[in-house]
Amino acid sequence: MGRVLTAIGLMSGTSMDGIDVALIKTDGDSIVERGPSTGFAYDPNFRQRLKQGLDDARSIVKRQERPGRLAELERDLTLRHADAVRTFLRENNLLSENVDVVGFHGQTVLHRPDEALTVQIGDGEMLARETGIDVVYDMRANDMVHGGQGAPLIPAYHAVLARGLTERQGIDAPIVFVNIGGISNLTFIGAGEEIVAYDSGPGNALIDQWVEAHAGIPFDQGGMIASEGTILPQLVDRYLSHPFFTAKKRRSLDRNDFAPLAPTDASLEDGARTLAHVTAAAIVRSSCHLPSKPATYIVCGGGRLNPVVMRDLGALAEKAGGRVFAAEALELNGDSMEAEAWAYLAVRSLRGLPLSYPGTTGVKRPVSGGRMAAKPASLWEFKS
Ligand SMILES: Nc1ncnc2c1ncn2[C@@H]1O[C@H](COP(=O)(O)OP(=O)(O)OP(=O)(O)O)[C@@H](O)[C@H]1O
Ligand SMILES: CC(=O)N[C@H]1[C@@H]2OC[C@@H](O2)[C@@H](O)[C@@H]1O[C@H](C)C(=O)O
Repeated sequence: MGRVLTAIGLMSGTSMDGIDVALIKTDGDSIVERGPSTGFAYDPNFRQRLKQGLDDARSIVKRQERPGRLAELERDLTLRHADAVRTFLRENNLLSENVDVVGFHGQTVLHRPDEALTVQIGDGEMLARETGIDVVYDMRANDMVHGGQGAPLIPAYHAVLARGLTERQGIDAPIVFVNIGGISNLTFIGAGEEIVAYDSGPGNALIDQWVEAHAGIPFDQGGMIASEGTILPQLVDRYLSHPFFTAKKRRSLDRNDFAPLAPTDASLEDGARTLAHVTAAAIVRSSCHLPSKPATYIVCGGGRLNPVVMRDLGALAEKAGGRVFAAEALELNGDSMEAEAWAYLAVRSLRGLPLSYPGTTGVKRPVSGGRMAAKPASLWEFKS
């Protein structure tokens, strides 16, 4: 067992809604003590710049390229993360010297697993200078070098959370963690801690794109719009007949893999209702590829706050013999789980422990990953 370290995790996910920050104390193995967490929303102008960044990234062939305005965006994204860390430390009466490491995800702007190309913008060296804390970043790349799809990486953290959950909370195994972010992903924890994980389909991104295009709002808060609509079966079929659901090898998705609804496809309400159903149905459809039927679904990520998605997921899972819980029902935090995971993975990276496994990303053998950016040697070199 290694020393228990204090780690902060930073996640800017595919929804591009803001930065999640969480602190944990961990040995990178079986000890995890969850601490405070918070979120910092991006302003609409910065969200727009991130969306533009996805377009700029389309021409990238080598992962270090930064076409268009990506270099400027990377710098500003990193500075926003540095501000988030400073504010988080201040709000929790912590000093940078109280923190051993920051796990920095950055922002995925391109993900083409079939071409072994994944690009997360975010300058780890700059973040270490700005915060005065060691930073582990770029945690997806080494997995791809070894034949993995670079995602999902959160399963290693789900596995440690699952330990003891069945006894403590009296829930049935096998357990599946469902993360409904911009894209959704699943982690199955079987007997003997066997882990099987993959992306499961569109999460909130299609819903967000739809309500933004039609109503100029970033997301369907509380599923209010969807709850006024009707499911359009032909559109559901269109999404669920996507080759992803039958592909044998594909494990991870890019935000652009599922095309948004066309403006004329549906009314605002019916479109939101249909896409909420697609989100839930995609999760259950993808569960068919797991080693056995899940008895318990533990849902985290912003999608669990959409009651329409949760109702559909509950009904579909029940038909398949499973029960659905929001993370909070099991004393977990569905908002901060990804940020906690990045803190955990940073400590694993420092210890040389695997971040991914053949059953999670398809990597040939369990591999570690991440790059370390050391904090400045002298306090004079960084701005507090
Ligand atoms: N109150 C709410 N009601 C309905 N939907 C919500 C609510 N709050 C958040 N969401 C949805 O959750 C999304 C954010 O989820 P989350 O922060 O888990 O995504 P992410 O971390 O960016 O994604 P990923 O896991 O794909 O990286 C929002 O874009 C929105 O669609
Ligand atoms: C390339 C990339 O950023 N993928 C994200 C995205 O968002 C959800 C899903 O697609 C998942 O595969 C991954 O994030 C989570 C946190 C992961 O790596 O586990």
